[in-house]
Amino acid sequence: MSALADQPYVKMNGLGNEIVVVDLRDRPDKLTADDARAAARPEGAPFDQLMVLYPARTPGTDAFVRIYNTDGSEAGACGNGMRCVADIVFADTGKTALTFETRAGLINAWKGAEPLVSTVDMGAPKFGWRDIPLAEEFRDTRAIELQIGPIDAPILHSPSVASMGNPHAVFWVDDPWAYDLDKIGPLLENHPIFPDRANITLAAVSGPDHLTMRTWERGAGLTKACGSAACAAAVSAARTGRTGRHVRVTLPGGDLVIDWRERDDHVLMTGPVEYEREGRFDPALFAGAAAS
Ligand SMILES: N[C@H](CCC[C@H](N)C(=O)O)C(=O)O
Repeated sequence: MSALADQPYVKMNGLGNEIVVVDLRDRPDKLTADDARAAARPEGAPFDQLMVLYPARTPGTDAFVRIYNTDGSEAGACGNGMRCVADIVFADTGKTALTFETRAGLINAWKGAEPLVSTVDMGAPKFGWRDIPLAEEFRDTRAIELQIGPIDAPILHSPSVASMGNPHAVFWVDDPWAYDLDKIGPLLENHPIFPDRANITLAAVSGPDHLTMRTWERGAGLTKACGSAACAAAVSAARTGRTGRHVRVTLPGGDLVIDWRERDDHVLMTGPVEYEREGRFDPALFAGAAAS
């Protein structure tokens, strides 16, 4: 029987990034990739990311969190989803600061000054080619040799690449809306230079401390917002001299504020969350999943 059968869930969003949260903190069950794919079906609870809360594994942490994309793959990081999960745990513990454990490490979150706003510490970015990872050595990941389109007139080229716990490529453009990201995105996501695939962002510098961007997410496709991509774009903008270390990032779903802290290199992301509805997964959804 699937861990999700008849399991309650909360449907939320972070800037329109569709997040479903399932709380298994007091259950022994474990979710499979098949469960996640079944849950993403239209008759389930469609999401961009499914966030699953498990009991804490490490002393001093509040929960262990696993993050699934719609194709059942797991993401090391999801900034918008972490704010949603944090808001739920703020409400049930009364705490204003939390530490979560994810596959990419520990993530701290703080309640913001306004209701339904919070800050997540996404940790330090990684820029080494092995960390991202890339399939071959690049000494300078501020702009790597990668292009699509005709050799002498590429449509997109020379992205900055970074890991925020998940792999990101950021292409600098004048207008992120001027491209068919739904067509280009899958090609770049699966490009052989990215052995673990990658989240693909088109970003424009809109002001000295302002970026505008759109993202094709690995394993999930076009989304209204991708928090970790906003962090990747912000650190890439700062390290290429395009902006300072504190920026506002406008995504299709709204704005995030990103701070790349000098003191410890950590990236802090501040933004809103919204509750949409509560529901319960229909056991019939998982009949096929359990059999496969
Ligand atoms: N929506 C997310 C990230 C999803 C990550 C994902 N698509 C992957 O790396 O596999 C965010 O707010 O950070």
